[in-house]
Amino acid sequence: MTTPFQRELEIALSAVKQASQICRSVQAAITDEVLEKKDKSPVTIADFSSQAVICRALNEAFPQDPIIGEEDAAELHLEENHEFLEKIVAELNKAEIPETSPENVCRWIDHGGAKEYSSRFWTLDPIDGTKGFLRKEQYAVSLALIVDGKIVLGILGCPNMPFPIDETVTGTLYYTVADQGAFAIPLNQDDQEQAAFPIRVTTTDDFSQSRFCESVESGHSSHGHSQQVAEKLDIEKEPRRLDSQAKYAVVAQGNADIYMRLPTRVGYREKIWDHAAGVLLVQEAGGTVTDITGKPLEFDQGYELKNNQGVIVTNGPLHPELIQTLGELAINE
Ligand SMILES: Nc1ncnc2c1ncn2[C@@H]1O[C@H](COP(=O)(O)O)[C@@H](O)[C@H]1OP(=O)(O)O
Ligand SMILES: [Mg+2]
Ligand SMILES: [Mg+2]
Ligand SMILES: [Mg+2]
Repeated sequence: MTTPFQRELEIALSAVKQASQICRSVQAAITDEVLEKKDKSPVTIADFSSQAVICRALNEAFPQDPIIGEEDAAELHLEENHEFLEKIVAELNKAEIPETSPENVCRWIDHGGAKEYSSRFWTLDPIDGTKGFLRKEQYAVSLALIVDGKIVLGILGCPNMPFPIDETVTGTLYYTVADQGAFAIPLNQDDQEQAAFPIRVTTTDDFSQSRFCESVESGHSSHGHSQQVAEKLDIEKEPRRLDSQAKYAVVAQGNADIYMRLPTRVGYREKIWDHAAGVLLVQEAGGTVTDITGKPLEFDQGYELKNNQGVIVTNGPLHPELIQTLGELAINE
C-alpha cells in the first residue's frame, strides 16, 4: 500500500540530498564567488546550482507543478557573469547531472520562477541562510509542497547540522509529510528508510527553563524585542543564534523550545520559501507555529505571507503566554 505523497517524498528527498551535497562541496572550496542581488543580499554558485538541480528533478517527475523559488537566472544571462555561470555548469557536471549546459542550467533555474498561488505548487529556497553558508555556519536547502493552501510535505537539508542522536555525524536531512510525523536522517546515509529517526518537540511549560533561538542577523529579526520578551517571561538561558530554517529543526528536535522572528521594520513580508518546510516539520513534531499576533500562517497568498507579521514557533505549551506577552509589550503593532 502506498502512503499519500510517497512518490513526491522520494523524488524531493533525493533532489534535496543531491543539492545539499553540491552546497557542501562548494562551501569547502568557497573563495570570493558571490554576486550581489538587486536587494543587496548575496547569492553564490551554490544557491544557483541547488535551485537548478532541484527544479530539474521536479520538472522531470511532476511537469505540471509550478515552483515558487527564490532565485532566477536573469543575472546569469549577462555577459559580465559568464564565468560565474560556467562555474555553476562545472559544479553540475561534477555531480554528473545529465544534459548540463549553460542554456539548460538557466532554464532549470527559471523553472522555479512562479510567483502566483495555485492549487498545487512547490516552494524552494535553494540555500536559506546564504550569510550562514558564507560564514561556514548553518544553512538549509528548503523544499515544500503546498496543496490547496496546506503544506503537505517539507524537507530541510542541513549540511552543517549535527545528527540529533549522534553528534559526531555532521549533516542532517529532515523530512515530514502531513499526518505522518517528522523525521531526521543522516545526510550521508544511503539507506534513508532504515535510518529515519522520529523527532519531537520538548514538553516544558516553564519559561525559566526554556531556551529560544533567533536569527544571527539582527536585520532579519529584532534582537532588542526578543530580549524584552525574554526578560518579561524570565527566560534565563542565552538565546541560540543560528541562520536559516535550521532554527525550526532545532525546535522540532527539542534542542530549543522557542523560535522568535520579530519584525525589524514595518512592511516587510516573510517569503513562503523561508518558512513552509520548517513550519510543517515543527507541527508534525508536535509544536505550534503562528505569526506574532497568534494567527496561522497563510500559504495561499502567493510568494509572500501577505497577511502575517513575523513568526512565532514553540513546543506548544509555551505558545499562548508568549503571544500574550508580545501583545502586552506592543511588539505586535
Ligand atoms: N527584513 C527582514 N526580515 C526578515 N527576514 C528577512 C529580512 N530581510 C531578509 N530576510 C530573509 O531572512 C532569511 C534568513 O533568515 P535568518 O537570518 O533567520 O537566517 C533570508 O531568506 C532573507 O531573505 P533574502 O535571502 O532574500 O535576503
Ligand atoms: Mg537570499
Ligand atoms: Mg536563499
Ligand atoms: Mg531564505
